[in-house]
Amino acid sequence: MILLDALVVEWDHWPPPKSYLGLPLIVRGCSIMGFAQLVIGPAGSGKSTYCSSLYQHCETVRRTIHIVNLDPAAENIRELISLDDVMEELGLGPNGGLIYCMEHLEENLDDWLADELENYLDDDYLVFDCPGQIELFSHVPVLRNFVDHLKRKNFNVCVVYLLDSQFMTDVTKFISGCMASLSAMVQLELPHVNILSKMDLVKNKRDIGDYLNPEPRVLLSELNERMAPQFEKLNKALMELVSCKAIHTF
Ligand SMILES: Nc1nc2c(ncn2[C@@H]2O[C@H](COP(=O)(O)OP(=O)(O)OP(=O)(O)O)[C@@H](O)[C@H]2O)c(=O)[nH]1
Repeated sequence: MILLDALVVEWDHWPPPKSYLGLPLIVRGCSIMGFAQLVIGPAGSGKSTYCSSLYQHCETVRRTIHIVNLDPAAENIRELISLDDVMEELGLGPNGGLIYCMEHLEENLDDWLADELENYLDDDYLVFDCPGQIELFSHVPVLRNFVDHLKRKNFNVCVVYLLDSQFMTDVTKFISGCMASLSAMVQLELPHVNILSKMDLVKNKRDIGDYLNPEPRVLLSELNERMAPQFEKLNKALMELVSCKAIHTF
């Protein structure tokens, strides 16, 4: 058995071989990783549709990916906890019930994730279709802890944030979408790609063009025109924040 500590080896394909010269190869501190995509975004933004399109595309190009639905009403989670049971037994509404289920998932994450990951190979690509409750990627730490678990299991994780293009109809909505996405970026601290969904429903693509290559000064004056003068300072601060962090990701 070869134990490699300091040797840097470049492979021209992934995954690297599991054996070398006929011997099992163990690279210390650098075990073979899996890859995961966390698909998040507001309710109804098109996460599940994106996941199924991605799945079909990968099938066409003969790449294997696995979709794991983290919605407590979905099959992957139902064995652990069911949203309907929680709502009935605890008298919670759908939103409170979902947060309860996600917190329960968090408490059982080690066991549940270990069981789930047993279904997959080391170098599989997993796509997690997350529920749309904004709390999950703004201030409730469930998804952050979930990501940390995946990382501890040597997964490389990235975020795909879906935003409904119908949302991008004026500057105030653009700022709101950027802030929600920025909040997820700050909370999760992962490589992050923003995707505008439902573009087929946008009749005039030019209406959205301003937000794809935003000019902060133009947007700021538009914002100031729409709002009372006492918001000017806040508008300026918001625009600075958005232009230095999130604007380039749309
Ligand atoms: N026209 C159009 N409709 C879309 C597109 N993507 C999603 N939809 C529709 O938007 C609705 C919501 O899509 P979903 O994929 O269920 O959205 P979601 O983000 O998974 O929803 P939640 O899981 O409830 O948060 C469905 O009726 C979809 O058919 C798209 O690209 N174009």
